Amino acid sequence: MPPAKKMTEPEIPLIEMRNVTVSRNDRNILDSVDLKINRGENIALIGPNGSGKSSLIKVITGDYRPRADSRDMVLRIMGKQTWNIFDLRDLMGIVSGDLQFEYNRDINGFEVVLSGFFSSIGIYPNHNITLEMVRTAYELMEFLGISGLSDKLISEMSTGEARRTLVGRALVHEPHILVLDEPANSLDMKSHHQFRELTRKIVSCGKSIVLVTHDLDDIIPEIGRVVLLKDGKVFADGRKEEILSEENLSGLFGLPVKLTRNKGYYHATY
Ligand SMILES: Nc1ncnc2c1ncn2[C@@H]1O[C@H](COP(=O)(O)OP(=O)(O)OP(=O)(O)O)[C@@H](O)[C@H]1O
Repeated sequence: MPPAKKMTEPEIPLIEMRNVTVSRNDRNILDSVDLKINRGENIALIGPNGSGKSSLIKVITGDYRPRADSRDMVLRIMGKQTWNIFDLRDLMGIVSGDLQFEYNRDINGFEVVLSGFFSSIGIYPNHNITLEMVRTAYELMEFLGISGLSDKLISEMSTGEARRTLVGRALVHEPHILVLDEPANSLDMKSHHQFRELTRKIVSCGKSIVLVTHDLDDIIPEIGRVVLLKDGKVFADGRKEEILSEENLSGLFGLPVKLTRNKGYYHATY
């Protein structure tokens, strides 16, 4: 995988939110959220359905704007308050189940990965594809172990194959941060395992990830920090070992949760 882009000012947080509130239909779907993500951090964002996880990601990607009338509101991405949405997309790579549904056209794995350079769903005649882009896409697919999917149409891939190809798309333009939004949804046991191993490989190259999930099994050992979200608010935030407690998770999900740990992974039962 290409090395992560160099930061000129490493002390600037990747993401800094203070007092971020987002309203829809007269309701706060995010409520006074404080969140700072530093470069090199790997975070799991966990919460029940409807807790605001995707909305928080949409704030980071510029799709949702916080209320400007919130007192002392701060939203900085890489130290900047104002972003062109296309430049913002360059900084991030996003993989989600929704994205997979958008790829309903007949394009092959290589084109899917290449389309990451243009933040588009596929390749179009107006795209200026350089030899460098082609080389990078091939090398990345090799690194991710998905070269065999180059010629396969995404519509004919299994969910696991498509998900790994979308990781290639998300990484090809060397984003600073990789956001995995419920990446293991609909994956069977083996595909889930392959996906986790792939994520570990990416993290080992120094890429920061934000993993959004409601399944503790998705949290790879390399993730050191966990943020719990409930009813649009940060319920708890800190070191994984402290935050992932039966007490916190029971409070978060509203039912008694039993927690087990095995080889750096957590598993919840109820
Ligand atoms: N554009 C919108 N208009 C109205 N309500 C919205 C909008 N986007 C999100 N919401 C509401 O905000 C709340 C949080 O939604 P969000 O999708 O962020 O939750 P989530 O934690 O990602 O849930 P899930 O795990 O089910 O994906 C939900 O009640 C949802 O209905």
